[in-house]
Amino acid sequence: MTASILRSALRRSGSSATASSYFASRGFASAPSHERKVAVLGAAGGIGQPLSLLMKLNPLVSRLALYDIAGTPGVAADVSHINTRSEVKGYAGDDQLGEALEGSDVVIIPAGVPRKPGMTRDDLFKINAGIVKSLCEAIAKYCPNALVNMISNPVNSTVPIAAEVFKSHGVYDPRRLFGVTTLDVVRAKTFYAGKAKVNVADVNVPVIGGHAGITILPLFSQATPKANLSDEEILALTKRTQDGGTEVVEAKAGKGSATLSMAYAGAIFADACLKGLNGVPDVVECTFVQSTVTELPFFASKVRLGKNGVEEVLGLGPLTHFEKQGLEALKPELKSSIEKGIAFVHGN
Ligand SMILES: NC(=O)C1=CN([C@@H]2O[C@H](COP(=O)(O)OP(=O)(O)OC[C@H]3O[C@@H](n4cnc5c(N)ncnc54)[C@H](O)[C@@H]3O)[C@@H](O)[C@H]2O)C=CC1
Ligand SMILES: O=C([O-])CC(=O)C(=O)O
Repeated sequence: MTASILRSALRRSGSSATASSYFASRGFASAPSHERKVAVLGAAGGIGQPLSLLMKLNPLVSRLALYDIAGTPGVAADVSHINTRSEVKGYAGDDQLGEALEGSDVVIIPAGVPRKPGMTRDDLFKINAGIVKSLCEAIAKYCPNALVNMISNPVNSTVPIAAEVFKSHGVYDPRRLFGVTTLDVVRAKTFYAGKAKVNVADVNVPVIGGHAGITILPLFSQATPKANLSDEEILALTKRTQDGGTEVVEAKAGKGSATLSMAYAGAIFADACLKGLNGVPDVVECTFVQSTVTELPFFASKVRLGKNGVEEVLGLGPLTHFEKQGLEALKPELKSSIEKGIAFVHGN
């Protein structure tokens, strides 16, 4: 999906758009302006590679640092041949992590192990908690002002881990830490458009809560364009959105979890962060952040992004009885995942 392939695809579809305007029409900004460095940690992985490709296609990026424990020289050499704005460099191994991070405006973290069939996201905690902790220690040291986009699972725990690490280094700014829940929104939009028989490009659906099972709560009552769906249809759409990750894990049958759709979602969210940093007004995405919207210290909801990251955590809006029940049901699990992350950093 290089720029030229995109251009010929667009020509075939009768459009005269360029790759840049292709992305602009899908929520990617088009006008290069500020110098912006983006680092991808875990760049040689299933998500990392296509995400690196998509970030290379983003005209808002001027420098792209691709870091992994191994394999990044190849990925970086490959991606660097694409004739778009950013300068690409690959970094491999601990001793190159600092250089990869230095000067970063946005750090995207898809480092860590993915699920196999039969596992929950929480089963990844044992391995991924340590990976995320050590990467966040390096972020605290080398680019404490960067916006951190946490993809590594379990997001409900890895985001609190990051917050505690940053606090212990005296650099925690809640406006700069995000759990990436965009894939839940991407799925909710796709599934809703299919059921409601509306143009998927016009669809908006907020998804709140967290990023695991029932903690993922799509608010189909607020979906636009409006459609007259039955309670049974809403229930089925809600369950499918909550189980979307598992649907992919089972289909991949031991070969990992969502990578391509996640790379797309991660690229959309990073682009929103860059737009916010660059002063584009009214950039709103659902994301898992420090929050006072409920009694839980972290919660996913719509967030307005700006020059310092989170500008405003937006409220939940009116909920149906079904959604209120879902909200109450998710709280105990989300609370314990958050507490598990916090306890991990304090050695409990
Ligand atoms: N937030 C979300 O919506 C989603 C999150 N995920 C999560 O993303 C993570 C990555 O998934 P995949 O890319 O499929 O896994 P993968 O195994 O294909 O890639 C992970 C990469 O991380 C690297 N890595 C491991 N330790 C590292 C370290 N200390 N520093 C830098 N890189 C390191 C590995 O070398 C590997 O290249 C998983 O935890 C998965 O559960 C996956 C899909 C959606
Ligand atoms: O399900 C998984 O393990 C990966 C993930 O978070 C998702 O696809 O939403």
